[in-house]
Amino acid sequence: MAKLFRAVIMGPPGSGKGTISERIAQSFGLKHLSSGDFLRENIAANTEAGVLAKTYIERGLMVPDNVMTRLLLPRLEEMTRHSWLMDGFPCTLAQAKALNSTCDLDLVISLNIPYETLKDRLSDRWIHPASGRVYNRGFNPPRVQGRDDLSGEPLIQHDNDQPEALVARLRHYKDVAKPVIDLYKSKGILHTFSGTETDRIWPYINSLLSTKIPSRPETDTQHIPMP
Ligand SMILES: Nc1nc2c(ncn2[C@@H]2O[C@H](COP(=O)(O)OP(=O)(O)OP(=O)(O)O)[C@@H](O)[C@H]2O)c(=O)[nH]1
Ligand SMILES: Nc1ccn([C@@H]2O[C@H](COP(=O)(O)O)[C@@H](O)[C@H]2O)c(=O)n1
Repeated sequence: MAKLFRAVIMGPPGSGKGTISERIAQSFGLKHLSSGDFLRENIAANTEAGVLAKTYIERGLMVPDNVMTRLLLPRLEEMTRHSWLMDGFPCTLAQAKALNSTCDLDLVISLNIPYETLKDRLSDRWIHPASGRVYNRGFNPPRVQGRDDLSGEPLIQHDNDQPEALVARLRHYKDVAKPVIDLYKSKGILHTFSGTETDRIWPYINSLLSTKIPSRPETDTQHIPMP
């Protein structure tokens, strides 16, 4: 059996984690695990943790470490036979230490994107809430303005994607991510990619991963929303 591969993608809000994760999942057949999707599914299903998480997300706050780890780690422990890419977790040192006690990561991708770029992208991000599919009017517009390509349902924007909320979110990200980045750097598994365009960053990520995992045909795409 091929060696399993476990990776994490980190970056501030709007840095393109979800967009790049989808490309990685398509090209390399890793399962894309999105902590944001997982939270939204728990909220929709009214699970105990979902109800609790909702009270934080609605106020634009981060969900506490103990709730995140209680939700995610059991799920990761079940994935003993899969290679995966985790998007959005860990985002604090406590979460990283908890993840560390569950599995050994092979690689961490950190996206370093200028503030002005994040602001422009997020103020133009449109989301299909049920699926988590994201659009951007310039970069990947929906076929019909304001409507999801697959379901035709309306797209929404999040208040905390607007510039007023973004400054605080970014400051918070910088504070909590620094020790996580330092930890992964000290382990020798951190790879940082800087730039303003996903299409220019992607070839570098693609070629790094090509040296680590064999590529897979596009038909093997695997995005699994975590149950
Ligand atoms: N203009 C432009 N938009 C981009 C680019 N890459 C991604 N986007 C858009 O920027 C927005 C943010 O991208 P995401 O992939 O959702 O970023 P994220 O890091 O997952 O964001 P969070 O879920 O908030 O943490 C989306 O609307 C994307 O479609 C790019 O190179 N240029
Ligand atoms: N480790 C995390 C990840 C996410 N959140 C909260 O979920 C919201 C949506 O996440 P996206 O990755 O889809 O943007 C996010 O705004 C946070 O409120 C979290 O608390 N901790």
